Amino acid sequence: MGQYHKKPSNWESFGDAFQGILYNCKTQRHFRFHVFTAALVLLIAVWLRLERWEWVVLLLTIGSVMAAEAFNTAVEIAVDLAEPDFNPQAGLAKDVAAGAVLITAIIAVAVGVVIFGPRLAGLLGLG
Ligand SMILES: Nc1ncnc2c1ncn2[C@@H]1O[C@H](COP(=O)(O)OP(=O)(O)OP(=O)(O)O)[C@@H](O)[C@H]1O
Repeated sequence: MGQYHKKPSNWESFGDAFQGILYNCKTQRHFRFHVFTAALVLLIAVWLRLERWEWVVLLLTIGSVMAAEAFNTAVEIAVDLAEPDFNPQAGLAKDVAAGAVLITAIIAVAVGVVIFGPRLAGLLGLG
């Protein structure tokens, strides 16, 4: 920890973390997209009365996507701070972080198909 910073209280640390989430919401369109999609999925989950284990999987999946997106933002900020100019290594670091988000998003789609697919097919008379 730098000399410029006094050790924050637990409440201050919580507030700082909340500010980080707010920063993502305000500045990152991908993060806003994930929030919107998560809200939609949760509404559909309530409507379809998911089972307890399905809720657990869904919440873990949503959390992993949002957390990966937040880490991606942190990597972008840190890389821009360390290397404001063009540098293939800086680009690679951002690409790898973005790839992590993509992995969680692909898994989220797969989880959605497994959980919602049979129910929606049943509702549409396809099951
Ligand atoms: N300093 C750099 N040097 C070389 N390439 C870079 C650099 N910064 C970014 N890039 C390349 O440009 C891409 C986009 O970077 P940028 O910082 O604009 O993120 P972004 O696409 O705006 O992300 P998001 O939309 O999630 O905010 C990176 O994935 C990387 O390939």
